[in-house]
Amino acid sequence: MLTVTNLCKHFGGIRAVDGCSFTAEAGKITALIGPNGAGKTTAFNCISRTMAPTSGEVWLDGGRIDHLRPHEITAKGLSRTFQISRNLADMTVLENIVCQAPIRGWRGLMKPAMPPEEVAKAEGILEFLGISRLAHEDGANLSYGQKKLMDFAALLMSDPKIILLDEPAGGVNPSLLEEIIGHIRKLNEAGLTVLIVEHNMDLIMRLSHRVVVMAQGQVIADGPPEMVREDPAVLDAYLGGALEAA
Ligand SMILES: Nc1ncnc2c1ncn2[C@@H]1O[C@H](COP(=O)(O)OP(=O)(O)OP(=O)(O)O)[C@@H](O)[C@H]1O
Repeated sequence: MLTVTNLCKHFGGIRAVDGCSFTAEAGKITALIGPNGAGKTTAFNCISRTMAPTSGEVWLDGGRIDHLRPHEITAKGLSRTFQISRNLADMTVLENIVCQAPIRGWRGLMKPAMPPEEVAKAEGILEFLGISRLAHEDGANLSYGQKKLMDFAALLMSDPKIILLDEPAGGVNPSLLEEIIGHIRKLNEAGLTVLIVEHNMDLIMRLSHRVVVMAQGQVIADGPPEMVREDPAVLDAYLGGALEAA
């Protein structure tokens, strides 16, 4: 479904992503892991085109998307979250979610701010996520974890085929973590393809069908979680990072 070929992103002399190739198979949960600074978020940014790659190709369902603009990529069925929530504090949760609905064509520019069909869709998503009670809460009043759930809801407004989740478990408490794992699993079972960047190994091992490991901008391992966990190159990359940090 999603194929990344020889992707590079250089910042001056820094090769943040350096010839990275991997695929996220349709209907599966693929994890992109690696030590801090490995290039995971930069790869996500290049795939979703919030950042232009230096070189390389990104294909979605057999069509090249690396030259498209972010909203065109969303329209093709790829949506993503960010490490830091991008909600607007002075709007309600419902408004935040409805405003993520894609604008289709120039007629879309003339539509009312809260079209009833989009409000109904947003309410359905909030119900699916078990957070209907937050619909009319101001974005400013949400806890960190509630913002994560709202981001999740907003992501689903564009009817994606594949979602890219950037550290969905980052900083959340154990009970919310279980909730998030449940949502990801349920969405995947409903047919959604998932690519996930995450440091929480418990989540990775429990959820992923396949794990792609990056270090220093390159893919150093790729396979089922139980295989990657034992890979000496992976252990070395993590241990190296730990030693550097010590
Ligand atoms: N805008 C930028 N300008 C310069 N260097 C950058 C920029 N963005 C990222 N980098 C560098 O690129 C490298 C990869 O960063 P990136 O954030 O993609 O790693 P990561 O694997 O997502 O790390 P983490 O797990 O800590 O989020 C790092 O050395 C980082 O400092």
